[in-house]
Amino acid sequence: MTPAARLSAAIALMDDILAGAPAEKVLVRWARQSRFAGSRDRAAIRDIVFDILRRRRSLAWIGGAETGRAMVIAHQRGEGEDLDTLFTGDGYAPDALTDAERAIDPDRLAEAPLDVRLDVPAFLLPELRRSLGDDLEPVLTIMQSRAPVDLRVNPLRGTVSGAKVMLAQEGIGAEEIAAVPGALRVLENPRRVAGSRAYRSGLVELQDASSQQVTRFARPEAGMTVLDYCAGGGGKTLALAALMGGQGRIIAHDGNPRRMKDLPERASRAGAKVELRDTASLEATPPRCDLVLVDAPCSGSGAWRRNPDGKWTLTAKDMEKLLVLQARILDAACAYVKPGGSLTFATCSLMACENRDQVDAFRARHPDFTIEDDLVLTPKDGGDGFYAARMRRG
Ligand SMILES: C[S@@+](CC[C@H](N)C(=O)[O-])C[C@H]1O[C@@H](n2cnc3c(N)ncnc32)[C@H](O)[C@@H]1O
Repeated sequence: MTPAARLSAAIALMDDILAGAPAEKVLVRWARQSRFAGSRDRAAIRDIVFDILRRRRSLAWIGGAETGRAMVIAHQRGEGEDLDTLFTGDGYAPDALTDAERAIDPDRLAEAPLDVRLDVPAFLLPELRRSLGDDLEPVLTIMQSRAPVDLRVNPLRGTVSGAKVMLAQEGIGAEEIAAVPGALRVLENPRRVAGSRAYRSGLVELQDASSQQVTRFARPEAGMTVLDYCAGGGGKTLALAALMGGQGRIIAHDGNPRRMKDLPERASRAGAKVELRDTASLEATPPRCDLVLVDAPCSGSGAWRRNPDGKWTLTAKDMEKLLVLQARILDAACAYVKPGGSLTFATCSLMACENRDQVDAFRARHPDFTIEDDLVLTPKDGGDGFYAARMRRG
């Protein structure tokens, strides 16, 4: 595909997404229907669509309309492209620019309100301001760009230096992240990771550096009985297993057990032993755990760079429901912490209402838990935004 034909595709895809279709579904369907598109075309179009979604409000403001065409023009203008050579109307290229479109100027954004300039839903701005304080603008500005691709080296399968060598043999350049032992940031060819030998053999997992920090923060140790209460796909379950050196008992649970369907295969690739339990089985024979991790469902605001669609689909009603659900999950999960054991509550949220406020309210309901430490990570630290609080049961 020519660069201009890619823009035509991005315009059509953005129109579908703006009409309410989930971005991931729209992209997958388009790839299936567009046999003429090679993997580079698909990747380039995906990048344009996701770049635009991260900046949906500011690009609509610059472009003067919330349409695929206006937003693609605004995006390409910001990239410094010569638009008249791309918008020609020839072949598969988008129609030629009108005079008004030619006059689109990224400097228009200076007149926009703060929530538009920072690309956040207006209803969340007060809570984000309360939570981030002076970091509001720097953090949300970082959120307008792509996230890095990070890996976790699995010590059950090899070493960091061995992983770097194996990745480099397939042209994947990666460097260690100083603040997070065992974490690598991919600097070259991130799209090759999923098909690489290092990944397929379980030596590396795709996992954001902040997620890795949260798992370490929970302080798992060899020989412990550990419950990952909201295990989902098991990213943190496997990280816990690795930090325990494969020694101890790891139980993975999720309110929606289907979320864990790939976990047995992932665990066997990683050389980890994980016991899967649904809620009924957990309640019937409750484990007494040294450590319970609650990686709670949340707004996902700390991971908006990876999932920009989530930023625009979240509603005030969703937020209310999430706060109730997080409290309910904490109340249920804490029953499995044995006296002297620890409970780590984590979210990939930037908002205090889902984080410290949630923990304070939990402690008011459960005075036998005390806060040992908490951790606040924002994209200024390099990875996703995350919060974690480690509590001890008296
Ligand atoms: C943030 S995700 C977990 C991500 C996962 N820990 C990882 O590292 O890949 C939150 C998970 O909580 C689960 N969940 C939702 N309601 C729940 C409940 N009442 N009890 C336990 N898990 C629940 C969701 O199905 C989802 O998989």
